[in-house]
Amino acid sequence: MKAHIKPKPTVFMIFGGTGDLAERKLIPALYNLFLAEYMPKEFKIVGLGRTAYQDDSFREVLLEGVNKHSRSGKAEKDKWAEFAEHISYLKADVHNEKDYEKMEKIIETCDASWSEPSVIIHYLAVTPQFFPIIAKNLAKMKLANDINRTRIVVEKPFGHDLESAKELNHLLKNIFHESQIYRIDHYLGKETVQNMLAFRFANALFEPIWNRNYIEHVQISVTEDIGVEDRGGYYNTSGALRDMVQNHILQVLCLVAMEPPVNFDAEEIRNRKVDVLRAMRKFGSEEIRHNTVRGQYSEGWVEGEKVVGYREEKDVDPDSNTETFAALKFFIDNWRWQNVPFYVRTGKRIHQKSSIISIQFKDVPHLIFPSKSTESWQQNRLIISIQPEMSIRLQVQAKRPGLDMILNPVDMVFNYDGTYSTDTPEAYETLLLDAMKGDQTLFMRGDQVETAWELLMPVLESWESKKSISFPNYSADSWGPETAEALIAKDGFHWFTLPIKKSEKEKK
Ligand SMILES: NC(=O)C1=CN([C@@H]2O[C@H](COP(=O)(O)OP(=O)(O)OC[C@H]3O[C@@H](n4cnc5c(N)ncnc54)[C@H](OP(=O)(O)O)[C@@H]3O)[C@@H](O)[C@H]2O)C=CC1
Ligand SMILES: O=C1O[C@H](COP(=O)(O)O)[C@@H](O)[C@H](O)[C@H]1O
Repeated sequence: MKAHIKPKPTVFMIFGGTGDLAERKLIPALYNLFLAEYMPKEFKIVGLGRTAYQDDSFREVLLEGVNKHSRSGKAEKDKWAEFAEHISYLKADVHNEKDYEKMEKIIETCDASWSEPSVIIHYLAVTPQFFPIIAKNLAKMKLANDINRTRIVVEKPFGHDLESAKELNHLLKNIFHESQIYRIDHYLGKETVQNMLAFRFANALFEPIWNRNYIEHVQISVTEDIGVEDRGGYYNTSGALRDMVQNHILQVLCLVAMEPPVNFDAEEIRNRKVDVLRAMRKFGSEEIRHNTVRGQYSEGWVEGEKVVGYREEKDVDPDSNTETFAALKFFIDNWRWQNVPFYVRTGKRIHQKSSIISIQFKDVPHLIFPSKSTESWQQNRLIISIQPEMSIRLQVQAKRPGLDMILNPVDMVFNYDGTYSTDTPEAYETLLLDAMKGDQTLFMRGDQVETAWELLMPVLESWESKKSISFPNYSADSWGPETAEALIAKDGFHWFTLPIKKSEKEKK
């Protein structure tokens, strides 16, 4: 994130180097950083796993992954060959101490021939059950103790609940200093999410009105058109609240609601974010009843094709009560946000893939125009579209051209596509580069994770204790359960959606 820091020579140890995340996200991201000349001159990527690969066969598999998943398209032969020289494979079991000795040897070899001692990044791209054993073995084999050189990147989910998140934090903090721990939330690496900081704190225009005096309500809506795909086993133990709200949505909410930081240091920004989480109103049983909604999708039709309901998905329990949709109304009890509702929703198999922040301003105090000229009246609204469209729109009222004084809402639009000709980096590119540079701004700190869990635990516990809910309660390709509409409609609002552009419809 910080342009002035250059990464030092780096060794990436990717635990789970043969897995889906490495193939689809991590290696394509590192390759794109290499193409854009952001990788240091001296670097090594070591993939670890139990599968029997040689360096060459491993590189072949990764090349296929890059060809399929990289935003830069198929790899150029020469460039890939140059990049692939930096990759090797280590057949290793996370439980086997001898395999950590081999890692140590690899690092020693790099250090012996490189211009300066390397930064070592242990990337845990394995299922969470292995996080503790890897951390313990790294410590035992003295691969964790150099605070200036060694970093650990921990994938999501970070805990299953408050207790397990605390346990994991406790274990990691006994081995690593907080400055070595990088808890990934890939939403924070998204270009449009990072832009929230620039938008709010590099423009004089918005900050004076960014408060309860001018803002009526805020919406954060992250909807997906896909189902659980091949992740039914994981998802069934998780659900929408754990999978999306506890991390991505609350992190985005913090960026919308935080106080202005005094500088751009990671600690300062993370302090301001955790202040928001601490100020969020706790859920009691009344709030859970009135301010939360859950849903689960049934079968339906998507683009002319029949899709199964959640309970029929692969690896999902046919009686599952796991929610695939969640909507909540939050309040932040501080001076800036008192009584401003923050509505959030997320769900799978929703009609449209779209991540939007919508900030609705209060109405004008006195309307001078006759009601027949203001039939399509819309209070000012700021819409930050994270994806698929990347844009910021300010909706204002304007006079429609003509001889009558008829007003209608129009959009002042900043659209990434029309403004910049450069490609946007993938979230993992930004985050991996930051991990190399040692910049933790876009990573979650231990206390943030715990405070977010603390906030949601009463909801999770209540939902898990009340099994009698009648699921499924929304059909695939709808906008979620009707109760989610009611949650916001009873306050006089409705969920905001951007119209799907024709080109996006065609892509589908
Ligand atoms: N896939 C995705 O899109 C996303 C994944 N994540 C997170 O990333 C992590 C990894 O996910 P994903 O890649 O999908 O998982 P996969 O199941 O595809 O990969 C798991 C990896 O763990 C390795 N592994 C399993 N057991 C051992 C062992 N005993 N010793 C050494 N290696 C072992 C496997 O290698 P082998 O079989 O060769 O031993 C494989 O490389 C999870 O925490 C997940 O939640 C987060 C966001 C998105
Ligand atoms: O972390 C996760 O995020 C994805 C959505 O990410 P996006 O970048 O495509 O918006 C979600 O599908 C997945 O269930 C969740 O684990």
